[in-house]
Amino acid sequence: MSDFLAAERLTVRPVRASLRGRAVPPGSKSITNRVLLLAALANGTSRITGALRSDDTRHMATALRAMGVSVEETDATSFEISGNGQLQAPSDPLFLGNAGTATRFLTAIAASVDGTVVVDGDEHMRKRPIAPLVEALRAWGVAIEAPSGCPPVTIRGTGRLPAGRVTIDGGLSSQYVSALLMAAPLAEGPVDIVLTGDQIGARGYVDLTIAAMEAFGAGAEDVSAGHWRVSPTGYMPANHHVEPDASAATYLWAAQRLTGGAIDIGTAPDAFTQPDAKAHDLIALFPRMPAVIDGAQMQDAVPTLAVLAAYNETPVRFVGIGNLRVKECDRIAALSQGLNVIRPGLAAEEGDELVVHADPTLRGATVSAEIDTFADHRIAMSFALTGLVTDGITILDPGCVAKTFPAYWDVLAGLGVELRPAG
Ligand SMILES: O=C(O)C1=C[C@@H](OP(=O)(O)O)[C@@H](O)[C@H](O)C1
Ligand SMILES: C=C(OP(=O)(O)O)C(=O)O
Repeated sequence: MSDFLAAERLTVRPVRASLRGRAVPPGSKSITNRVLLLAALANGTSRITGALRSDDTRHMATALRAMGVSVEETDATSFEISGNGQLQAPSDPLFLGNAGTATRFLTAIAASVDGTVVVDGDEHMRKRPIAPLVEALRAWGVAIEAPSGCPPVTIRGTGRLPAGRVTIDGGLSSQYVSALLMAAPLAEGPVDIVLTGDQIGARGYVDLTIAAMEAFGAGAEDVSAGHWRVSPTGYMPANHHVEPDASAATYLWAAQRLTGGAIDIGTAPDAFTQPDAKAHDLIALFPRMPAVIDGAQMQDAVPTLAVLAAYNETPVRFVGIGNLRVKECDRIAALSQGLNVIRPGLAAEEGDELVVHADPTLRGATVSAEIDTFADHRIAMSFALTGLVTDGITILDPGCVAKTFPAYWDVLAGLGVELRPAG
């Protein structure tokens, strides 16, 4: 582990010159955890390249191994996965840390296992709601319990998923919808998946799910808005290259813009298929970002945008971000708290919206701010940006970036950023 990940705190020193150079984000977390799972459900061997290796993908890989799948790490960004088309019941609960993708996706897939599967996570995951997915699976005929409405979830599968119609409320998390879609090709007949409300977190993640299903020989037909029909095809093995992580890219785009530099991330903004790539155009508007930003379709980029907004010429109100309260931490509260530690009055929570009162005089100022990251990688990575232009910013628990971007601090250091670890 690098000194940066092991440190208790990390002070980010202001840059003396604009950040310039090449810095490539790791593979996409969302795509890696989808294709690892779908490869594991296929009968045969699949090879994944360009993959993310981080806490979240380690939890997925470990869980798949516990269910009888061979998952080999053939190099730093590649996996070779061999399965026989049927997951086995694990002997112990699956521990998935705070990986939302792994937890939600495996909860639905566990219904295809013949035997009992317990899906569990760390103390943060045990506060993240999963009841809508549990209720949808129960209505689909699955014996499933999650007494607290959050993990742990116990699934008593029979190895059979019936054909039918499943309704799901995706307002709190699109991952519930993705989870059901990925389970549906394993059913005994066609499955209709229908949204109960018109709301869905970021619809772009459902598109990523369907693209991953297609890459492994399945698919989902769009019957109408919020209604998909999935045929019982199962999955085929495939070789798949994972594109870089768009959420990780937002920190590099923002660092470039904030310091007036030029960072080559190796992928054009419009070449990403992930929803957070939409944040690029907003970041490019800095320091004249708009007065209102709707974060609903780029939720994981909101911490990046909110921190950047602190240096904007005019205030920015973030709307459509209600479900940030049930991410790795309550991100609306964490962003407001961190910004107010930097300068009192810099941000305010208004219901489920966040107002960032821009203060361009922060650039070049000296403050004394210890940022509580609440074990949330995105809070750590976004607040690190403030340290590039404001003196006196210290990030607590910098190791939490290992959830999705373990090399984050090394990447910043590689661009010439001075980081001082302590503790
Ligand atoms: O499907 C995915 O890969 C993801 C969906 C989003 O979560 P929600 O659907 O819970 O909003 C996003 O925040 C998460 O990081 C990854
Ligand atoms: C919300 C996130 O992750 P997940 O839901 O996959 O844990 C994230 O990576 O910002």
